Amino acid sequence: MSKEKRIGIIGSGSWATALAKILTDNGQHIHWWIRNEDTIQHLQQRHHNKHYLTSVYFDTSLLSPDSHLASVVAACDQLVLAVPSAFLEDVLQTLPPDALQDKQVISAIKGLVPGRNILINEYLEQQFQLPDSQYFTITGPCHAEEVANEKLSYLTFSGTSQEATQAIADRFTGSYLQTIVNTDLIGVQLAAVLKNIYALGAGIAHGLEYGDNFLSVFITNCFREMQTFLEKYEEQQASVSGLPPVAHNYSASAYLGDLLVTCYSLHSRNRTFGNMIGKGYSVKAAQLELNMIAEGYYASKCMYEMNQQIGAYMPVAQAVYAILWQQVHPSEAFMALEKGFI
Ligand SMILES: NC(=O)C1=CN([C@@H]2O[C@H](COP(=O)(O)OP(=O)(O)OC[C@H]3O[C@@H](n4cnc5c(N)ncnc54)[C@H](O)[C@@H]3O)[C@@H](O)[C@H]2O)C=CC1
Ligand SMILES: O=C(CO)COP(=O)(O)O
Repeated sequence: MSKEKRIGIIGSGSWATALAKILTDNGQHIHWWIRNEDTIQHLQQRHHNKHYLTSVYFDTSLLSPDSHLASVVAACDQLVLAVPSAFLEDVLQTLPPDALQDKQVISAIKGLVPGRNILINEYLEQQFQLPDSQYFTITGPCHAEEVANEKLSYLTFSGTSQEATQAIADRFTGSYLQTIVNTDLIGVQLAAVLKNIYALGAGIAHGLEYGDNFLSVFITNCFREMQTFLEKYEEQQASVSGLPPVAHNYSASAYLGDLLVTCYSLHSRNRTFGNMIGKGYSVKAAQLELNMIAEGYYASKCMYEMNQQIGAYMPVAQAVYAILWQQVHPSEAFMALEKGFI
């Protein structure tokens, strides 16, 4: 029998903590990169993360927490990336270019790399020569808070090989956690980036006091916009590779399901952030109040810039970008949107 791969989690926010719970509930030992020594000390003494998902208690005999990233990376065969996209470069920059050689990297990040406007696998390939065959993703629909409460949830695992991806998913499958496996590595990542922008928009709509009737039309149009972008994106990729465009299963949970849960759930950071913007908070004030990361804020800028090359018609993403980054008033931007919905 082959030896079980040693797994590590990089990050200690809500999602990293939820993933650590899932793995340790399955009896798996994890190496865990946690930025702050005092968070580690608290975890060891009091058995929980003092900042995020504080109700989750760990069997600390299953944890090797460490604030030295290089030691965690060296100790593991599989690494789960669970830091917000905005901090990824900062966090990984201390590692030498060959640090990920022979590792499987599993990204739980729902974002593009800000400034570079590229997917996480593209960044890892550029910086660490990580081939896509060693890259996997975890997408939703799933909120950390419901994992903390052991509410039945589904995670989608994607990778270039169904078999290797299934082996990773199996580590996470448990009594309250079902897993779905596919080979749609690129589509699920882009869908996750877009749904954060749309959930932020749904929050803005709520803050502006639009009702449920509007919201359902808003989400329907976001779903269509997501497909428009992905189709254009695939056409462009196909024109470069000479291969036929990849088709995506938009009704899969990682697409429609994650869009729905993030737009509707009160757990959503993006929806909460947008709600504050709709109510008139400045971006700075909303960030301070949220005290967590709303990826849609960064994604709206990345996607706006990325779409300069793709050229997809994206009125909703464009409106969210204009509100957050160009100081367009939310009610003005939404009034313009109202007219174009089908
Ligand atoms: N929370 C959730 O339910 C889910 C989150 N995700 C994704 O997981 C990723 C991580 O998000 P969350 O855990 O929700 O974030 P969070 O807002 O809960 O945690 C933020 C994390 O960033 C760290 N941080 C803050 N400033 C930093 C800095 N300057 N450098 C490095 N780290 C810094 C904090 O210590 C903390 O660990 C995101 O891409 C998110 O989209 C995906 C699925 C579900
Ligand atoms: O990705 C998520 C749910 O699947 C989390 O969304 P938020 O970051 O908006 O909380």
